[in-house]
Amino acid sequence: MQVSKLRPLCQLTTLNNVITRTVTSNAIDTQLKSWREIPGPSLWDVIRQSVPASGGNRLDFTDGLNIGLNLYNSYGPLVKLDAFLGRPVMILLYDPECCAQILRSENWLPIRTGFESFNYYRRYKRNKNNENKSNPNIYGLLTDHGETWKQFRSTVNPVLLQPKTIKLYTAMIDEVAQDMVARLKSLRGENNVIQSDFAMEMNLWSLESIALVALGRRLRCFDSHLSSNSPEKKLIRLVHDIFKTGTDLDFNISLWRYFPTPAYLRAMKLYEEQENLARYFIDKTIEEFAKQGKTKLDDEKSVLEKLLEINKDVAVIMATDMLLAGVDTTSNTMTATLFLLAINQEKQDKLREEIQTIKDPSQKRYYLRACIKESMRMMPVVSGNVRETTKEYNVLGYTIPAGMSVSFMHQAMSMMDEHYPRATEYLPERWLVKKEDPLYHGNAHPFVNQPFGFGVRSCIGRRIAELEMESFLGRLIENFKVEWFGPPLQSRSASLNYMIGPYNFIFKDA
Ligand code: HEM
Repeated sequence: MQVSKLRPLCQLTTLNNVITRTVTSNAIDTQLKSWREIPGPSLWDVIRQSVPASGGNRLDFTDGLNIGLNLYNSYGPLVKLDAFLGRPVMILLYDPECCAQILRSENWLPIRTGFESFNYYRRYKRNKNNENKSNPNIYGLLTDHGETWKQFRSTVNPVLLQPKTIKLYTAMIDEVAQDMVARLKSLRGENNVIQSDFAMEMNLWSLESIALVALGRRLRCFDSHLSSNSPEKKLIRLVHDIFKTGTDLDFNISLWRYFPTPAYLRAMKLYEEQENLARYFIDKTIEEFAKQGKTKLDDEKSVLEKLLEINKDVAVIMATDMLLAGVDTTSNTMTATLFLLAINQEKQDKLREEIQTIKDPSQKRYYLRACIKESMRMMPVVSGNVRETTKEYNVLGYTIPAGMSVSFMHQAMSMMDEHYPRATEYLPERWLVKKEDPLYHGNAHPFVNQPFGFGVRSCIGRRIAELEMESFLGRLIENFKVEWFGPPLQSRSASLNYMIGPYNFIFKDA
């Protein structure tokens, strides 16, 4: 495959970049090809193959992994996808060393594209209806770039990445996990299958968990007596609607970039309502803090208390970002992990054995962690990281100019045997075995698998997500023997990899 032939060129660039980081020398430029010549399907190919009437093998553009692997097999480690209806040209990269080169070089003020409609709301709409007189120059982590992003990130990093602060949530997050297990028990029918919408149930668990951190309170998502007009129910509905509308606008073909479509108008309203509700809940929590009237030591302060000490606008914007980024990510990862454990019963038994030996969720359970890591390798919720280049690169013989969207194809690379032996097998052991073992995960290039992203822009919710998922998976496997029937779980790729039904889980008592 082209990878091995072209890698030396990429490495040559790495050496050059020690000095300039971009390729400017004419001698090298004359040998390089333009990015326009990068191989890839033409727009016509894409349209033709996505239309059923065209006959032949229809490509399913929602099947991210297969499409990613097919493109690699057809065109090699560097692929160009043409621009289409407001979506820019996208360069797909499958060579881990070249991924490392760009990601490391872009690690000063990295630009990550995406969340376009949300970005538009925060930049151009939010300030027009700014009844709360909030600081209009705070845009948050998901949508901002440059110096203002850096300032916000450095302000919130010490709060959200501090292990001591996150540890404070261990018991509360575990309580949510136990409540969810009790709920699932009550939702089982005679055949031990969950009778309600499983995806929605998983979202309720993840929303209840992240709300604890973002809003400082239980939302009572599991409470069937909660009135449908209550602010809690409204927020639950909003988070759900935002995912749907936001994905339609940002990922699917939509004309909102040219004129205000009904979906665009709906999305702007949803974003505004979500921010107002986050502010409402945070105000209620502030009132409760005031009633308690306790002075706490720094070590005892929650994430929200620490963010409020910075200022309320930072707390509100960070809360809305957490509610957006922290629901579908953890819920889909949990669904994928449960599926992989259900079809690999011997791994599930081994995990249960560990959980029965180490009951305390605050203790390290290595096999449990490995089960989640292995599921994020095979069925990650984010299939690849993205950067918009801020400089010119020489990659595998082509120049990639500044301002180009490059997608690092982590999921596709992670499913190749050349990086992870027996890549299609669910083997949590690969994360635990010693160096001498051929399965040892450290034999793979570190930029093959990056489920939480890279560098200063990597996931700020990682520690919270890990705590939530470890706690919930532990309680699930302690209580249930999870089985699966019928065809494998399907996923649909959009802004995230969504696990889609039917969810053929059987939850027997363990
Ligand atoms: C399984 C769970 C999760 C996965 C796999 C995940 C993955 C990611 C990835 C890949 C990125 C982009 C990193 C990059 O561009 O280098 C990201 C960014 C982000 N994530 Fe997560 N995430 C998860 C859960 C969460 C949770 C629970 C929160 C809530 C606190 C969260 C908040 C964020 C935020 C705010 C960003 C933007 C950071 C920035 O640009 O500075 N994520 N996440």
